[in-house]
Amino acid sequence: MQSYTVQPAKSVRGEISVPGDKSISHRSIMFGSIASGVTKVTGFLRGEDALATLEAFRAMGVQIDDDGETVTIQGRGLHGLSEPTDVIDCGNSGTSMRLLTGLLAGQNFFSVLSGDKYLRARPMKRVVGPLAQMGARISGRAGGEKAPLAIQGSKLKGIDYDSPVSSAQVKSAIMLAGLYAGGETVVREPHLSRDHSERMLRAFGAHVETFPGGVKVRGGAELTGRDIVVPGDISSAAFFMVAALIVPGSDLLIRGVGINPTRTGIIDVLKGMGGDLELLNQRDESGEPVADIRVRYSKLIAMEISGEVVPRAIDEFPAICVAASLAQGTTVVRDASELRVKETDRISAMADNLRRAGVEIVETPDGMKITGVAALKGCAADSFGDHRIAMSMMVAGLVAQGETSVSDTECIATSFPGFVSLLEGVAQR
Ligand SMILES: O=C(O)C1=C[C@@H](OP(=O)(O)O)[C@@H](O)[C@H](O)C1
Ligand SMILES: C=C(OP(=O)(O)O)C(=O)O
Repeated sequence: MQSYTVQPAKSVRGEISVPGDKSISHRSIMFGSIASGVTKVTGFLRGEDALATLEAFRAMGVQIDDDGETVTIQGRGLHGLSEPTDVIDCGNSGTSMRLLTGLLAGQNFFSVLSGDKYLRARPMKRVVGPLAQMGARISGRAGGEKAPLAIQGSKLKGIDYDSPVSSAQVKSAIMLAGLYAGGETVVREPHLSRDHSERMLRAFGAHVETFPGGVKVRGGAELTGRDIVVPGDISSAAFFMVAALIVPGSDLLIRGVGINPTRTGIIDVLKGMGGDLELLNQRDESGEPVADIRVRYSKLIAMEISGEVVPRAIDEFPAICVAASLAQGTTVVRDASELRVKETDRISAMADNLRRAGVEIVETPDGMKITGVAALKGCAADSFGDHRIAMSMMVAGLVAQGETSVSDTECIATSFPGFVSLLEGVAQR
């Protein structure tokens, strides 16, 4: 297993861009594959998760070519996928597995989805349950709660589903099944989760209508292939935002980051903590807002993080925990029990690691209380096989006294290939 040792930095400076958005990359392959005509994607994230989705559609007969610049998908139309002859391996990717479950439920063939040990431990009933209400025939371990999932495609009918969780994966899985279902499919959620499926499906010509509290999809509409420019992933940029905020003397420009309002919880939180973040050169690319983000070192103060901002910052909590560890006062996180069912339990993983770095942390069922310290201690941190934990602890290492080793860092490649060299490139020593 690969580990990495981070040395403290004097400052974080320079101009960078981060790889393409993971959520948008997954969706570009899925929607391009079931559209008619060609879809060309630039800025595609060549991380393991999005590549698992790409390979899944190749296994269902879709021609997808990547010349290193552009990914070109020869769409096969709504009913043009063919039965995969082997188990589809979703690797570590919850997005691949949950969205594919929805999409495959309405096909006229059989398929099986599996993944690595982390993904096979994650909850799947949240999609299997509502899909069964639509008439889907899906079985899995623990009564359909755990992968592998076996999906016998069948005729679906629209439902009106009130989701107990604010989850874009649940919402998107039901919307994708809704494309194949008779009538209308409605999904409601407590707070708005990322809306990339809504935006992109509409751009492909699907009948998608959003309303306060939910989204409605009409089945049967043919999608049409189109060109997609994937913006930089704000979830990847988050590690650099936090790095620049906590290392004294830092000034960093991150170019071309997606700032869809359903994803900018991290900016709201860091600004709420007193962070100096500026959005420059705001523009629109393929129906998604984009900006350059300038971040300068700031003295941070604790805050309470709860409610509607939580789903808008869900993947950024490990990085937020690092910022909170250096903020003055006690940061309280609530309404974030979803963190316990990610690649690992991110509440306990960050509490464990930051305690090793000398921070006082109290875990609660749906969050944590983090009391900031003047300086972190270098320590032996554990990624627990989770990319976001690994990257967060490497960022923490930039301000620790002494060196910080992070175990099992291969997992970073799931979402952010090139992270280590990008971080080392801006860390001044
Ligand atoms: O739809 C998506 O692309 C994603 C949704 C989120 O998961 P949940 O829907 O489980 O919150 C997020 O954590 C994941 O990284 C990507
Ligand atoms: C939770 C994540 O992804 P997924 O659910 O797709 O595995 C993530 O990238 O932080």
